[in-house]
Amino acid sequence: MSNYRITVLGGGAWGTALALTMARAGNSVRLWARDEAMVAAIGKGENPRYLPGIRLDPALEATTDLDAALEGVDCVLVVTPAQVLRAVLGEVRTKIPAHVPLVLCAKGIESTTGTLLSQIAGEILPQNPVAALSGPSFAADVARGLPTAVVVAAQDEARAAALALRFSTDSFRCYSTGDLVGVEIGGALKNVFAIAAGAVTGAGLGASAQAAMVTRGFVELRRIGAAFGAEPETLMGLSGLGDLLLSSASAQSRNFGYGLALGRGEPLGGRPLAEGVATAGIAARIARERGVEAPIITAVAGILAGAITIQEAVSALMSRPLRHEAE
Ligand SMILES: NC(=O)C1=CN([C@@H]2O[C@H](COP(=O)(O)OP(=O)(O)OC[C@H]3O[C@@H](n4cnc5c(N)ncnc54)[C@H](OP(=O)(O)O)[C@@H]3O)[C@@H](O)[C@H]2O)C=CC1
Ligand SMILES: O=C(CO)COP(=O)(O)O
Repeated sequence: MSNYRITVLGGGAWGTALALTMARAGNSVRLWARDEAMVAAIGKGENPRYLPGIRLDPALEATTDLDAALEGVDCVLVVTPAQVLRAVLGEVRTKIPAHVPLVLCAKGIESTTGTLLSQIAGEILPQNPVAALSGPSFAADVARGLPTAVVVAAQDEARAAALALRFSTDSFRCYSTGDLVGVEIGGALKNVFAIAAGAVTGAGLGASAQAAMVTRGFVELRRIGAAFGAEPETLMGLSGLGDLLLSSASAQSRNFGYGLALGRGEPLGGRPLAEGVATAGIAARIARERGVEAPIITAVAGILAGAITIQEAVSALMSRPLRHEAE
């Protein structure tokens, strides 16, 4: 084990899987979660609420004590939901030294302001370097040690590459990029398209409609990404197309599952976290304000707001003016 000390904030599915992975990569890891019972359970080798049935390394150190978790830390992974990032960073603001990089692992956009997660981090901890980790990676797969590839992004590309090296294992391959905004936009918007794909499937519209929806969703992702200055290669990469493909085609995805339930007319209460629900409305507003055409995102936002039905949304999408595919 190296003495590079990583603290993971958040004991949900992804925080637990990443803490395990960081330890497998040879780092010295502490996991902070707010719930005593959860921390005790992790100490006994399982996270029964979020990763039931998956055996965790009992050596994984978990605590509810934030000061103890952050003492002497070299790098912090923030793995709580996007909509609580501001609150969580507010709690840790005075506890993390200025040189310590923050690696943002949530996928979303602040729903009340449209602020990207890296911008929130820049507002609250302006001295700390910010990175993001994203890509196709179901927590349960990663916790089991199944192989995948993700990307670590930071404006300072050398920093992204150094972090990627520290995070990689034989089964968790971390690429790196300097296109932080591109990685963030892909991770946030793929959740909205996954809801759309799930809704189409749940409504029984067929595999062809699902593929068409995902492909046209990708066109919207490229348009919005361009408006933010994202590099096209990033959107074509693991955090964009890669994660869109994963999340739009698997019932393992919470966002796809949410859309599936919507399409089937099933109750939506009590479902696990689906970040796309909070992101759809603000993404539609951002697209409108920036003059970007985003009919699928707008349709998902309208369905979630109860303003239109899935059938009405599909009819509206199918009757839009015909045009060249690349437009
Ligand atoms: N699950 C996955 O496969 C993947 C998830 N992600 C992303 O990671 C992020 C987290 O997802 P995931 O781990 O799955 O979510 P979960 O719902 O599994 O866990 C969320 C965790 O955040 C904690 N939490 C919520 N609010 C607060 C708060 N205000 N302060 C402190 N802790 C809080 C919860 O604590 P408590 O239990 O006490 O409520 C819980 O431990 C999301 O943005 C998701 O998109 C990315 C890749 C894969
Ligand atoms: O981001 C993920 C996989 O890369 C997890 O997707 P869901 O949040 O839709 O489950």
